[in-house]
Amino acid sequence: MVDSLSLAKREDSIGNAPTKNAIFDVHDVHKSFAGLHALSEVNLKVGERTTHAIIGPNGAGKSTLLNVCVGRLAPDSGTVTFDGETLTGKKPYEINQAGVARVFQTPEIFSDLNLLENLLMPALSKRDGSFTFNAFRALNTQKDILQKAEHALEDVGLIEKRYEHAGSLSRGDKRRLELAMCLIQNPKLLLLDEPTAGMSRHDTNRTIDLLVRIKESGMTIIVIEHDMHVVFSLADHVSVLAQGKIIAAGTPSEVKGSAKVQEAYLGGAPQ
Ligand SMILES: Nc1ncnc2c1ncn2[C@@H]1O[C@H](COP(=O)(O)OP(=O)(O)OP(=O)(O)O)[C@@H](O)[C@H]1O
Repeated sequence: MVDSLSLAKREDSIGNAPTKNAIFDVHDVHKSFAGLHALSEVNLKVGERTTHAIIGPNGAGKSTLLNVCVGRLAPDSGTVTFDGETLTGKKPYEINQAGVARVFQTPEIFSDLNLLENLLMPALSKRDGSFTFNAFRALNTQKDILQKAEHALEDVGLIEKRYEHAGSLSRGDKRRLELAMCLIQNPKLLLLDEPTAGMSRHDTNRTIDLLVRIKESGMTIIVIEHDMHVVFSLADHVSVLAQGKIIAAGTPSEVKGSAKVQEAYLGGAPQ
């Protein structure tokens, strides 16, 4: 795992203390489904090179918020900006090209391909969202791309399995593979939807270790998570959603001690 490409310290961060400027800004976002207010007046600022957790009880609006952030859902009103660029109204692949990568709860991998081949898909992806299948160009860049793919697999601890079919991996390994598919794109912002859901404690701890290394590389991370052990291990800042509203925000300890948050988890309505 020496000097691997994807988890190498970001060049612009070497020698500098991490900055806390907001790089991701959700401003006054509303989203309804047939009269149900899934998101109301949601405001969120995420500091550059920080890890921001979004927690909340079932049905709070967490997935809706993530889908709005990655362009899968259009908000009824409000804006999402990243690194000075308005993401609202852009297609998911355009948001991806802006430097935002996401890992959803159900891994989106190519089950019939081996792990290296899975990594080649995002690596060969062109800037217009299509794929490079030009054989001559692929030959020229093949060595470099293969090296990057191997580094990304090394980063997530899957290098030994590089020739195995992705479909045969355990659930935890499939999610690590999807993470590698994100890392090979060298994103500036990583969005994770319950990265440890359904994992054993052992796999959860391995994933936490990996995410801590990704965080230390200087990447900005937004993570939706139910497991407070994961939140406490990773997050610098936590926002709590309940019934579509942010009801509390602060450090993990501040949020854990909030009476409002405890009430929301026990079924009380937000104020
Ligand atoms: N496509 C949709 N059509 C209608 N209602 C929806 C749709 N998507 C979400 N909802 C509703 O919006 C609310 C918020 O749902 P959402 O999935 O965002 O919550 P969540 O916090 O991610 O929940 P969970 O933790 O259970 O995944 C819920 O009441 C849900 O039923």
